[in-house]
Amino acid sequence: MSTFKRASRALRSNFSLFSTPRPYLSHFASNQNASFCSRPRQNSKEGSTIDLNEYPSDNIRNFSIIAHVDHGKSTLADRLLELTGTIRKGHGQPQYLDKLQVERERGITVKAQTATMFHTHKFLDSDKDFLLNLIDTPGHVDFSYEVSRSLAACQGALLVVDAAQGVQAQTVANFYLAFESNLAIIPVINKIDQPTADPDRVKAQLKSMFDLDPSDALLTSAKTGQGLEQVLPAVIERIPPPPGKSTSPLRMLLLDSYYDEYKGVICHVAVVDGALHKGDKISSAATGQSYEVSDVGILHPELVPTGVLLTGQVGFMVSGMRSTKEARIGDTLHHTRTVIQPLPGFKPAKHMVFSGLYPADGSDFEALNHAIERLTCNDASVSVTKESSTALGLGFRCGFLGLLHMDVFHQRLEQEHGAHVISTVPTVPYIFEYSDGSKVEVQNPAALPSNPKNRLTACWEPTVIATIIIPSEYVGSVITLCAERRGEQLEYSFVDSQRAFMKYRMPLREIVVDFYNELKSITSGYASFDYEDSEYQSSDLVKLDILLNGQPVDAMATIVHKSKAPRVGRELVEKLKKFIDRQMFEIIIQAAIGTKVIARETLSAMRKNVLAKCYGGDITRKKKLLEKQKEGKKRMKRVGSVDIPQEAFHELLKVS
Ligand SMILES: Nc1nc2c(ncn2[C@@H]2O[C@H](COP(=O)(O)OP(=O)(O)OP(=O)(O)O)[C@@H](O)[C@H]2O)c(=O)[nH]1
Repeated sequence: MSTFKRASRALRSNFSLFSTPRPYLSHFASNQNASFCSRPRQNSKEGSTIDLNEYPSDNIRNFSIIAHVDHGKSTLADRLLELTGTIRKGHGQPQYLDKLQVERERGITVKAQTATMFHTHKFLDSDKDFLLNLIDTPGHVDFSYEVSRSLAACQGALLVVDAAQGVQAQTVANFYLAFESNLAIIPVINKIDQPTADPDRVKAQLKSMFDLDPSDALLTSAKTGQGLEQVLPAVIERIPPPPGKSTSPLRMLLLDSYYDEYKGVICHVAVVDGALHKGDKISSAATGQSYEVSDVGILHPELVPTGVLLTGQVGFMVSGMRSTKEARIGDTLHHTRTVIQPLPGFKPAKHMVFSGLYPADGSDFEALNHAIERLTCNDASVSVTKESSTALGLGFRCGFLGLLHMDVFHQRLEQEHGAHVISTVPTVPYIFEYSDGSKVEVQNPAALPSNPKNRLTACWEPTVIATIIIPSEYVGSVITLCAERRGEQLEYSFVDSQRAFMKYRMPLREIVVDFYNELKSITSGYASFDYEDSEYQSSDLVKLDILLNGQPVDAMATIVHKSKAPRVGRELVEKLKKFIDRQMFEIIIQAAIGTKVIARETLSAMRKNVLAKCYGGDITRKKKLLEKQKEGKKRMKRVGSVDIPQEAFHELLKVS
């Protein structure tokens, strides 16, 4: 039996996902002839007319939408917002909740977004008004931290699965996140309008992999609107209301925070017990700091002040916090002078990849510092420490949740703050032990101390448990790829007759550099992949230096497995040869382990003469070309006497 089936069965023996009758449905279930009917309220509620006292906990449902990348979460969220009149139909902005420019350009969700909706659900002849909090979550593995945070504020989840692609790796990961959080799970088979949709096959997968009852699955098309009318009734009927006590002292969970130019720090909170009013004095359980609440309200989906948030409600709060550093994600906030038991909170975000960020132009260090400070106000999952490099000058070492997260952070620095940065080869946190018994965690290969008297005696590298789902015909090539990447197979089973499921333990370093792209390319894009972090394993690691005319370039140093060093060294010097322009003198590019050179290339001398093709005497054209060359030079980094263009640093990121 596969691990996920075993885990599923074990967990199910403790509690049931869909055991009926569900207690919160007792008032519906008591009448077998009850007819259910849901309809949107005529209009979205305006701030002035919202009275949250109309929504006791029984009339609140908090749910997330979770799925594999691109299975249609954000599109489904759009349709639900339209259906409830929260946003106008045909608002002309698809994936409404994906607000960041980078989310829109890449078509991915990076930040979980909450939206409060109002919906009337008809039972027999009486209408009941419900307040529904929907949290749209990211699908990509790097942002699964956002998913687990969102689930903490929910009692249920819509597990969206593409009707053609079926269950994929992040479907499995997200299912377990929701299942282990004891949430009611509603399977939604989406994209049934596609010609290749096969909902029956997906139902069978949901049954065999997660033991979900096929008759519980909703069939929808978020594109055409087919089947969407069943979604909100299912949310109301199958997801329990929040369990908190309105009579208990206030306890609220801090879910997220960001900085707004005009309002200051805005916190997203879930009120677990009690109520929060504007003007209340609150304290943080983590820091003991006290604040006065100056504004409170719901996300509808814009900020709508309501003056109060009651038990079970999710919304925002402004309280005079000066920086987002004061707003600790997962903290419990309570009324000052009440004694409470803090909520469990979340595990802190784990940084999987580290990279150096340097200003493209050394004189822009302060500007980059400012840009990073501003951006980390809205993305607290990045760690930042100052560092300096002989090659690149002053810069920062940043920790990210993964490579996509790192890429998104760069893009946001450029787009939102106009910063031009050079990033160094991403590395993972290794542990080294020295002959004197001391152990150090190394996040920057250049910082690996090399004291001949104090030899390295042991090294460890972080590993992950990778889940891969692929069509069966690609099994052979995927096994070869995982073996090349030093993977150890832990499980091999089948999702159904056409698709295989594999679990591998792999060194984190092997997957952060281009693994997913390669996996996609050898499986014609059909592979899906997810990972969770695992323990450290002992490993044979070496530091690989890059030398230009005999001088080591600290920003290009990397740590690799000994068996891979010759190939990686060769690839690095070949790449550099391609990307460094010829200069007035010969440049020798070398890769070395300690004093032993393992790869070498020579770039012969020649100055790039930008005026070479500029015959005749047009001085303005000549000036223009020289100006352009000067601009280009600004984006170069000088190491000793060698100019290295930014692209050379970028290209090195791709060598595995
Ligand atoms: N044919 C069809 N396409 C759909 C449907 N729902 C979503 N799509 C398309 O699928 C693509 C991905 O949709 P999104 O809503 O961005 O998916 P997502 O799961 O939110 O993606 P991430 O946030 O990146 O994880 C978009 O091009 C949508 O237009 C559907 O029901 N039918």
